[in-house]
Amino acid sequence: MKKVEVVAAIIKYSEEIFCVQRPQNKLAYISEKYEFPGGKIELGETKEDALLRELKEELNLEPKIKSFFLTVVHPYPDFELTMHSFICEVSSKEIILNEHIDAKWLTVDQLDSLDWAAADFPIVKKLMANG
Ligand SMILES: Nc1nc2c([nH]c(=O)n2[C@H]2C[C@H](O)[C@@H](COP(=O)(O)OP(=O)(O)OP(=O)(O)O)O2)c(=O)[nH]1
Repeated sequence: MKKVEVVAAIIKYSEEIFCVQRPQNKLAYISEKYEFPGGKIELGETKEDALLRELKEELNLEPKIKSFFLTVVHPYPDFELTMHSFICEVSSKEIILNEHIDAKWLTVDQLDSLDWAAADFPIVKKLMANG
């Protein structure tokens, strides 16, 4: 099966986490799902390089990467996704969306109110468990 490796940012401001909604996609299981911003690692990039590049492209954002959080391996019908997530911090809640169709700042206990991509469930679960 095809393998895709991505990085994703859990962006925090005080007690809130930034959640973004993907645009429509031919793959129904990721179409209009909520996710943590990020994207595919390109050849020769470190995970941190890829994350900073994607956040700049998608959100005009240059956050501070604070720590590694969790790696998830999830089998989607068309590919196997490996997603590395990192805790990041920003100094303002005003974020521009270049690609996503919606965004929400939520506290951890509100995270399960969104329609997440399936690969994100373990990350959401761990965030909610850690409080
Ligand atoms: N960034 C991100 N991608 C996720 C999450 N959950 C999840 O299933 N994915 C999947 C959706 C996509 O199949 C893949 C990320 O690909 P992408 O299309 O966002 O990456 P990219 O920006 O490099 O895109 P492209 O240049 O190939 O169009 O990972 C998540 O929380 N964050």
